[in-house]
Amino acid sequence: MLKEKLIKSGKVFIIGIAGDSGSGKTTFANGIKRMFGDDIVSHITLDDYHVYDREMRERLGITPLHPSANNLKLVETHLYLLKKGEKIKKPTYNHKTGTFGEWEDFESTPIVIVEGLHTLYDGIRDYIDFKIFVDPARYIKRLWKIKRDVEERGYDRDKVIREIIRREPDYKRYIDFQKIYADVVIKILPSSIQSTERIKYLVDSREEVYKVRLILKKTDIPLESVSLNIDISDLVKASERDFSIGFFSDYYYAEKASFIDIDGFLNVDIFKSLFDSLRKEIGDGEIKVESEYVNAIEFSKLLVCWKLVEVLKHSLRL
Ligand SMILES: Nc1ncnc2c1ncn2[C@@H]1O[C@H](COP(=O)(O)OP(=O)(O)O)[C@@H](O)[C@H]1O
Ligand SMILES: O=C(COP(=O)(O)O)[C@H](O)[C@H](O)COP(=O)(O)O
Repeated sequence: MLKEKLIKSGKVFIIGIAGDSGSGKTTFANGIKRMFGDDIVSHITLDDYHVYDREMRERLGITPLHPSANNLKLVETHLYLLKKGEKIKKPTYNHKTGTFGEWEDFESTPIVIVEGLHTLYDGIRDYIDFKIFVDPARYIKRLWKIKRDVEERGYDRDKVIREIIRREPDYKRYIDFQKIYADVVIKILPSSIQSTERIKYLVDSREEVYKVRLILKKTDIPLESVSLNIDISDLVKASERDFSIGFFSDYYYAEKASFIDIDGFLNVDIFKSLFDSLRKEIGDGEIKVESEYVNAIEFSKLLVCWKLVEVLKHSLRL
């Protein structure tokens, strides 16, 4: 099984997740971690490599998105060492206080997830074996950031809104272009489903309904070595709630890619049976599903892990 073989190989496989602040990088990283098991996956955030603390950034009028506000050379050195299986001592940044903490020891595990604003930036991306870019629609990511920064990081709401606007030019200049280099781009959009059912739950429960467009770069790796079969008749029988899935091929920044559009909610039994086929390949993993349905984002995580398993198998020559 993949997990065992990965441990035996002694290799370190680095997964990179890039994207804007509040775009769901950490949440996505935690999902991948659960699917592969905590014991072989560790997680680094590049926020720890900021050069200036919150007060200093404000004084200098610089945003954390500017490459010079981050010690990207140290990130490169650390990824080089981690890839060789060596221990590192790394800085830490505390979002609650906006200041730096003590440096900490960090040890390589067979899978290391690196997540941050500059994960696929020039120089750094050379160390990343599987590159992900999360790309929610502007208004979704703004809502997520405002909620998180106010509730978890203690910011004033109006200040977060001002900061989001102030950062826009730097996002375009230094972050957005990184998606060109991603193996997988996860676009999160408002749902396109216009059924009465959707109107009902928007009015009754105000539950957000998302659509995900997964863009998977075509590689030389022979795919389909891991089967993930979706039975259309099961899908139709189980679709008491709105769900749609579509596929097409196109170019993405001049490279061939497969596009998968997922919208609405998928029945949890179908989701679990798909996850079971992945779990058999991996040899471990769990998913946390509390309701009868999973949304398009959860389903897209499963599809990303499926691609990841294929890439891992290829890198281990399985
Ligand atoms: N899949 C999701 N569904 C609903 N809300 C989400 C999802 N992913 C992230 N969020 C919201 O967005 C906030 C920011 O997500 P986070 O993963 O911390 O982003 P990042 O690491 O990119 O800054 C979270 O606190 C959560 O409220
Ligand atoms: O842009 C980000 C990235 O973090 P994330 O991707 O986790 O949102 C944060 O604003 C900085 O790290 C500074 O942190 P703070 O604003 O707390 O000083």
